Amino acid sequence: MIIDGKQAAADLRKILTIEVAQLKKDKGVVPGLTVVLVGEDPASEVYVRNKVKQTREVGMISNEIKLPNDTSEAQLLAVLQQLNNDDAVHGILVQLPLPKHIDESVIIAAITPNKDVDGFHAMNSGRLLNGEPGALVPCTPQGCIMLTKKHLGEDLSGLHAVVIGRSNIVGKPVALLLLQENCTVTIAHSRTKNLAEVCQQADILIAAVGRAHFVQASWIKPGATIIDVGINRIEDENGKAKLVGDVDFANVAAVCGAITPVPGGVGPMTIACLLKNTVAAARLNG
Ligand SMILES: Nc1nc2c(c(=O)[nH]1)N[C@@H](CN(C=O)c1ccc(C(=O)N[C@@H](CCC(=O)O)C(=O)O)cc1)CN2
Repeated sequence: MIIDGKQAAADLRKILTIEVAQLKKDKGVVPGLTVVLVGEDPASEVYVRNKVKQTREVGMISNEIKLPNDTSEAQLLAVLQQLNNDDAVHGILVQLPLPKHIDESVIIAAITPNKDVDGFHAMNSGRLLNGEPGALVPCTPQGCIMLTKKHLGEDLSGLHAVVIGRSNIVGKPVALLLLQENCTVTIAHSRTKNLAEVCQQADILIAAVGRAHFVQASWIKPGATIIDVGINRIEDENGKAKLVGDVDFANVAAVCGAITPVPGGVGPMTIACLLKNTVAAARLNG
């Protein structure tokens, strides 16, 4: 079975459209998201454009602030301070990656935690770690859990989940969310010994390594649910650019129970969950 992330994202946006209208009617609040893009990375420009478009489509306000590549860290911090103080802005997102001369951790720390719709601020990671209800949870990990439940249903208790990758943005938060779902969780990474054998134990396998076709069919427990977070641009046999995940899709699909495709899997859920977090932030701040 192929888990359709495009459809799941469209379903979530439909629910959010209703919630946004309700929030406006009951509280007079229209959630507002501002996305900040520094530089001209072509992929980032596409993602930001899609974020702004989809935010508006569900009835929210969205603004984009585009800054030149040579923007200094101090200038970016000044922009964030203005947004932190603007009551019409409920959610702030700084598109990553930032140019090399800007320290991402300084920028993330400068966003007011209740407006941090990416869920990357230490306050939100701490809330997630402690299982506190007010946490804004990173979007890609939220999307991974929703897609897993699309196939396995709401109860993931007792299942063994293996996460390959330990980044602050995907690996660590998705492992915490799986733990909240009562899974037994293993976090594997580049230093893990016997990675194939570790993966063979997985009822749920989350691949977030950033290496094209890294996960092999021989690593998969028959019937397992595979969530592919990778977005790798490679050349096909004709030299044409194409997008592939971290999983060797064609061969793994023959062994597993369900798998997310790339494109059309986790990626669309990342943006839909950003809209969900913006509604949550408007409720926190509005
Ligand atoms: N501040 C952030 N920066 C980045 C994040 C993030 O969550 N917050 N994640 C990624 C990029 N990203 C969102 O920003 C993102 C990546 C991919 C997709 C997506 O829908 N991909 C499509 C394919 C699109 C294509 O053809 O290129 C898919 O997988 O179907 C959405 C959002 C890094 N930066």
